[in-house]
Amino acid sequence: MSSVLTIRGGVPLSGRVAVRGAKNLVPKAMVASLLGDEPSVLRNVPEIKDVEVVRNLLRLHGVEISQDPATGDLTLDPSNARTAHVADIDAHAGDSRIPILFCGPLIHAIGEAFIPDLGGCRIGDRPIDYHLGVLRQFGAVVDKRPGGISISAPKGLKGAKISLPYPSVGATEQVLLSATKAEGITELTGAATEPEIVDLIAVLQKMGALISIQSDRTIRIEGVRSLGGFTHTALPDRNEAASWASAALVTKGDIFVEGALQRDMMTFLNTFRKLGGGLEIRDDGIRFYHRGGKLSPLVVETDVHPGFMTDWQQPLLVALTQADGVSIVHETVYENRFGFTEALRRMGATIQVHRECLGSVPCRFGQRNFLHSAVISGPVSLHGADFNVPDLRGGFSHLIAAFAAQGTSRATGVDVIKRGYEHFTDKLESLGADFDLSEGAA
Ligand SMILES: CC(=O)N[C@H]1[C@@H](OP(=O)(O)OP(=O)(O)OC[C@H]2O[C@@H](n3ccc(=O)[nH]c3=O)[C@H](O)[C@@H]2O)O[C@H](CO)[C@@H](O)[C@@H]1O
Ligand SMILES: C=C(OP(=O)(O)O)C(=O)O
Repeated sequence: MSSVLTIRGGVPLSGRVAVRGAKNLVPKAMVASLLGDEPSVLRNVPEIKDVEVVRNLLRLHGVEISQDPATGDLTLDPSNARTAHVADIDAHAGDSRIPILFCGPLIHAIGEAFIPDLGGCRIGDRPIDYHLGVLRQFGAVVDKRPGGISISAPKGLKGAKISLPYPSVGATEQVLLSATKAEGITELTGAATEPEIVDLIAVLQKMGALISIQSDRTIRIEGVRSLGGFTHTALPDRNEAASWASAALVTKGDIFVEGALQRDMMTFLNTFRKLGGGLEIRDDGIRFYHRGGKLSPLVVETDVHPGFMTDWQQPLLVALTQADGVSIVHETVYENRFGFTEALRRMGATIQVHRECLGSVPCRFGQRNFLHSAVISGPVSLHGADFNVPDLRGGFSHLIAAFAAQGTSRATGVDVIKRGYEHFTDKLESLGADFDLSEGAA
C-alpha cells in the first residue's frame, strides 16, 4: 500500500522551495560514471526515487558509492565493476526508465548487460525500438529473455552512422553513452538536444570524450579508448520548477523557486507570461505568482526542445482551467498523456479530448486513435474529489488542482510523485498547504 494524502483545498501556495539536480540528468550522469577508470563526483543530487533505483543498480554492478551527508554529493567509484545477478537487477529496477541506458557503459566495462523490463510513466506505449536499433548498429547482439533483454558485443562496439526517426531523448543518450568508448566515429542525425542531454555531454567531455553538437540535430562522437572521472554539478530540474510555477498560478499563490534557471526554461516562461502569470527572474531562482487579474486562454503545443516540454504540459493544463476562455493543448510527444484529465473533470474542470491534431506542429498521432488534443474551457471552480495518482506529472497536477479546490480531496498512490519531486510533502507544508499524510505500509 502507498501513502494517502488528505487535502483541504482553497489555500494559496506561497513561499519558497528549492530545486536541485534534474531527474532527467542525474541518474544518467550516475550511469556515465561506469565508463570511467577513476571515481567521479556528482553534486546537486536530489533525494528522489529514480536516483535511489540507479544507486542500487550501480552498487549491484560493483560501483562503490558514497554520499556526503551534509551536501548530498555522490562519489561513484567504478574500479570493481562486475556482472550482477539477473534476479537482483529485477528486484531493484523499480519504476524507472533509466536501466536501458546501462547497455553501452556495462558492455564497455564488463562485456555484457541484462536490462530488466522498464518502468516510467504510462503515458503512451513507450517502446524501446530506437534503443535496440542503435545498439545493433554499434554491433551489439540483443536477446530477449524472460523479464528483460540481454545484450552483448562479441566484437566490441563500433562507431556508426545513425539516424533517429524522431529526436528521442533516451535514444540520443543511448548513442552518447555507447559511442564515447566505441571504436571509430559515430555520427548521429535527428538527435534530441534537450538541456539535460547537453549537460550529459558536458559530463562526458569532462571524462575525456570527444563530442560535438553540430547544426541540424547532428552529434558527432570520436570514440576514445579510455575515460577518466568527472566532477560535475547537475543542472537544476526545470520540470520540477515549471510544476511549482503552475502550482502558484492554480492556487492564486506566489512561489519563489530557488535554483530555477531562466536559460533552460525560456519557452515555459514565455507561455507562463502569455497566460498572465507574474514572473520575477533572478540569478538565484525565479518567482512565479498570480497577478490578481484574469488569466488568458492559450494554444499550447508540446514539442521536443526548444519547444514546449511535454512534462510541463500536465501541470500547466490545470492552470488553463482557470483561464478566461477556451484553451487548446496539442500533445505531440506522447500519444496518451491526457488520461489524467478524467480526475480533473470530476473536480469540476471542463475538458474535452480529441483524436484530431488541434495545432500545426507536425505530429505522429494524427489520423490515429489517440486522444492527444485537449480543449479546456474556463474559468471553473474546482471542488475536492478522491483520486489515485496515475503518473508523476499527472499526479502532481491532481495535487495542485486539489490544493486550489474548495473542499477535501483524498489522493492515493502518492508515492509515485517521489520519483521526480524531492521532499514534496515538506515543500508543500512550507508553502502553507493544508493536508495530512498517512504513510501506507511499504
Ligand atoms: C528519464 C527521462 O529523461 N525521461 C524523459 C525522456 O523520456 P524518454 O527518453 O523515454 O522519451 P523519448 O524522448 O525517448 O520519447 C519521445 C517519443 O519517442 C518515442 N520512442 C522513444 C524511444 C524508442 O525507442 N521508440 C519510440 O518510439 C516515445 O514513445 C515517445 O513518443 O524524454 C521525454 C521527452 O522529453 C520526457 O517526457 C521524459 O521525462
Ligand atoms: C515522463 C516522465 O518521466 P519518465 O521518462 O521517467 O517516465 C516525466 O518526468 O514526466
